[in-house]
Amino acid sequence: IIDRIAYLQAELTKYGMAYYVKDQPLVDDATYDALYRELEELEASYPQYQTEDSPTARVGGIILPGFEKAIHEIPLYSLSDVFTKEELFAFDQRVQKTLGYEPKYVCELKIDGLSISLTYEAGRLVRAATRGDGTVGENITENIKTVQSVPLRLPQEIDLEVRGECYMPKASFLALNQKREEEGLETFANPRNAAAGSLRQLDSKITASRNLSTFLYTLADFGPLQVTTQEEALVHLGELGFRINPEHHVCHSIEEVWSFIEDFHDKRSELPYEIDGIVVKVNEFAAQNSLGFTVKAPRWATAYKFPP
Ligand SMILES: COc1nc2nc(N)nc(N)c2nc1C
Repeated sequence: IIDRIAYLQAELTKYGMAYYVKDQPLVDDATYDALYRELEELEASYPQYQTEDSPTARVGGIILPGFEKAIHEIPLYSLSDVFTKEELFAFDQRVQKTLGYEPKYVCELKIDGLSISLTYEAGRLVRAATRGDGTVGENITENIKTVQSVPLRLPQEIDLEVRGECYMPKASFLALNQKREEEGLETFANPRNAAAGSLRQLDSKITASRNLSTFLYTLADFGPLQVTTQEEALVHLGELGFRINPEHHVCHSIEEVWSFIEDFHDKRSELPYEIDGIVVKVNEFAAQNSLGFTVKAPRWATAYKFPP
């Protein structure tokens, strides 16, 4: 029995990863559902074999009295904003002035969701927290465990802290608001508010029903990983099983950054999620270190914001 339970837990985790993280299903829904029901029945009959990172743990069920505070050992900083091409080029001039050369930049989409920080110990998710004021957030671990694209266990037993965005896809947002209207409930103004409302639920079953997803983009504490650029960090995050937004691009000049921005200005209405800008980062971590931070934001990154 335990072999069958362990086999089902591993298989369903693999199928879940393929479906929710890589967006490439390995089996059809009927096959997945049948195996999932078998595992549910076996774990119900043999609860001693239920594990906290079993695929059946994603349904939630904890109702918290409130959220504990979560202290960020490594503070979550915010980004400076630029709104015009001129401001973007001025950002590049400041960077070049400090570095003495034109660095490579990496461009990433700025997802309109909620910042989250995920902490893993020996490869297991031990804490998920909201950004809060950057130093103190809310512990939302039980809710984040119901977000299917968040790995409960990493392929390596390492300590790691990663950061990214939790968001609600446009399609889920429209379906949720339609349902709420039918139920005479107040609708959400936009997917970002819907995601925030869904993550701040004290009943994790409600969070589990909201079809939230994630894109991770920052290795806060690298642990044993050897990475020297942001581009490598994104690739590594993907290899560790995190969902990475595919629209990241290394640019060799600020002109190339600008054409990436123009490109997405038009494309963004076709994306299945909302973005409010493009984040531009100096790619090399060594260069990031020599640029450092202002009081609250990195000097080596900026967010080009699209007009609302
Ligand atoms: C380096 O710091 C950051 N990087 C980011 N990258 C992306 N793609 N989106 C963000 N919202 C973001 N926010 C911050 C503070």
